[in-house]
Amino acid sequence: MASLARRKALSVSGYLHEGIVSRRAAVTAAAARSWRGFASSGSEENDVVVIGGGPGGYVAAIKAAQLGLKTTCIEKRGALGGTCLNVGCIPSKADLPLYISLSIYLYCMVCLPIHPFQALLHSSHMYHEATHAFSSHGIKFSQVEVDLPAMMAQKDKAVSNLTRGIEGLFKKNKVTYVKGYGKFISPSEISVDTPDGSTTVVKGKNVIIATGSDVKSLPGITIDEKKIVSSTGALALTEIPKKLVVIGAGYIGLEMGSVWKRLGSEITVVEFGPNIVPTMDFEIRKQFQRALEKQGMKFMLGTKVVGVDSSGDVMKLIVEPASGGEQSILEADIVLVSAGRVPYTAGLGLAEIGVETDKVGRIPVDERFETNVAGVYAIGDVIPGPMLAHKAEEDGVACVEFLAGKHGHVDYDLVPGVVYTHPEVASVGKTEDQVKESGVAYRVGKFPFMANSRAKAIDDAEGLVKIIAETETDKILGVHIMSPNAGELIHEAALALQYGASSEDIARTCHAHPTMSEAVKEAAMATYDKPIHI
Ligand SMILES: Cc1cc2nc3c(=O)[nH]c(=O)nc-3n(C[C@H](O)[C@H](O)[C@H](O)COP(=O)(O)OP(=O)(O)OC[C@H]3O[C@@H](n4cnc5c(N)ncnc54)[C@H](O)[C@@H]3O)c2cc1C
Ligand SMILES: NC(=O)c1ccc[n+]([C@@H]2O[C@H](COP(=O)([O-])OP(=O)(O)OC[C@H]3O[C@@H](n4cnc5c(N)ncnc54)[C@H](O)[C@@H]3O)[C@@H](O)[C@H]2O)c1
Repeated sequence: MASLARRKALSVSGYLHEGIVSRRAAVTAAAARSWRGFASSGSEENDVVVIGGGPGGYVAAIKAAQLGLKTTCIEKRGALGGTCLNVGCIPSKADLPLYISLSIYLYCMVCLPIHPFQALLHSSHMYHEATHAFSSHGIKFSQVEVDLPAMMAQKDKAVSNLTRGIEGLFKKNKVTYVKGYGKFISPSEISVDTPDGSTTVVKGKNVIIATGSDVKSLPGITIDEKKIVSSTGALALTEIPKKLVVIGAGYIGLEMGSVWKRLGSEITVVEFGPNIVPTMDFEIRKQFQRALEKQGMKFMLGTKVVGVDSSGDVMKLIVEPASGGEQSILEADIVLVSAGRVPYTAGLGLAEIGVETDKVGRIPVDERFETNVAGVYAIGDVIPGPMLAHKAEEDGVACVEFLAGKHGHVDYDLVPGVVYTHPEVASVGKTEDQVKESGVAYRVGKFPFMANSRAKAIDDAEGLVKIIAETETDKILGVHIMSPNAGELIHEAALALQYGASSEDIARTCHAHPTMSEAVKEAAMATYDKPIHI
């Protein structure tokens, strides 16, 4: 552990447990505010109505019910789980047979955060391993082939099992589930157009908007979900495209690009900016791009698509440098538009009840997630902050904790981000550029997986751990990991940052051998002193 003197210094300076200190302050502030009472009215009125059943909305609804609030959740999709579970995170990443065999508890605790995207990422990874990696482990097949309809069917089954799981949780927690399109008629009344054509009115003392986001369209490019697709169409292709052009080198472009690359497509990623994943630490990003290029992905950075001719069987994209210049043509069977997402509030009636939105359509909220209209709250992708499922869930829990007179807390600086490619890239806290910009003196410690015994044993040693810590106090400011399971490894770092740990704290914590986690320990040793194995 960090020396006692240093820990004392951190405590005194307020670094240690600063989250808890700020929580206490906020509790006091919250208590000072008047909050809306929940004495049972005996009428149909709910304490809480949630519009949208995605990770933000359904988690808020369950938590509200657990806190004793009468709760209704309205969802228009016909299935719970939102973008994430139906057309986002889960179908891209999960391995269905494993999940089906799990109990309902594990199923909800472990599997719900895995996305449709996860299904295809995992399935395509298994195929890629079988065709590229198994032989070096002494496992040979005479023939390996992709059965795309079976792969898609598995993904669809995973999604429907998981969405039904949330319905089960609603029943267990006594959340009323209303299927249909919700629209404000007043700040406390929502009219719902139900699937049978009727309209019903749901009343609530407090209403939470959790309507999520939608794909951002680009001028001159019309998404038809057949040839020019968003992530939704890219998750449901019926054939493996020969040439796939991806517009945008962010989370979706790289994850979906990886899926189809592994299944045999030729992938060109056109990115407007000078780098892939602009929010990533520059050093990790450089290595990540190299890893993807080694897998065969091509990148056209600093490039924009100015038009698409989709009249023929093969589409022609006109591209030119982002700053203007000579144009060239790219051919594609399928174009994936993944240049970001925008808040979704269409048809909600926000203007009618006076809820303000900013210039990109997000709903500004205060520290209790309340909009400018009293009693109307907003969480998840529809408000500012990272558009991530786990952030939406944290928003949902914190929002209803405030509503129940408790204190909620979300630290947006400590929301981990993971790109689920192979290798994965995960980070929490600040990038080196952000720390440099803040003017704080810092040290960097790194450790490559090439020097980690577990990674070498499984012959999957591409990547590194990078830790950034404040020079004066050794407090960890940011951790960035590229490795096969970086999305799991990052949580040791997330916890460390949450508790204001120093790099020495991690370095002096005994880590089991042989594990990939030892690379985190060695990077921490490299930050405050010296690593052993390099
Ligand atoms: C392809 C893809 C992959 C992703 N992968 C990941 C990942 O791996 N990890 C991660 O953290 N995040 C991932 N995300 C982001 C994640 O899906 C979102 O951040 C998350 O779903 C946001 O949750 P939410 O509850 O705010 O909104 P949503 O999940 O979008 O849910 C909003 C719900 O509200 C409903 N709704 C909207 N308007 C109304 C209305 N008027 N009446 C009734 N219902 C309405 C919608 O039908 C929807 O179901 C991914 C996104 C995509 C597109
Ligand atoms: N693993 C995950 O957690 C995960 C996976 C998928 C999606 N998501 C979430 O969904 C959101 C949307 O994903 P996304 O990949 O669409 O957005 P993104 O913001 O991650 O990336 C969009 C990329 O497109 C580029 N771009 C913007 N306009 C462009 C143009 N005209 N031409 C070329 N490039 C352009 C941007 O510079 C950026 O690099 C993400 O912000 C993320 O929060 C998360």
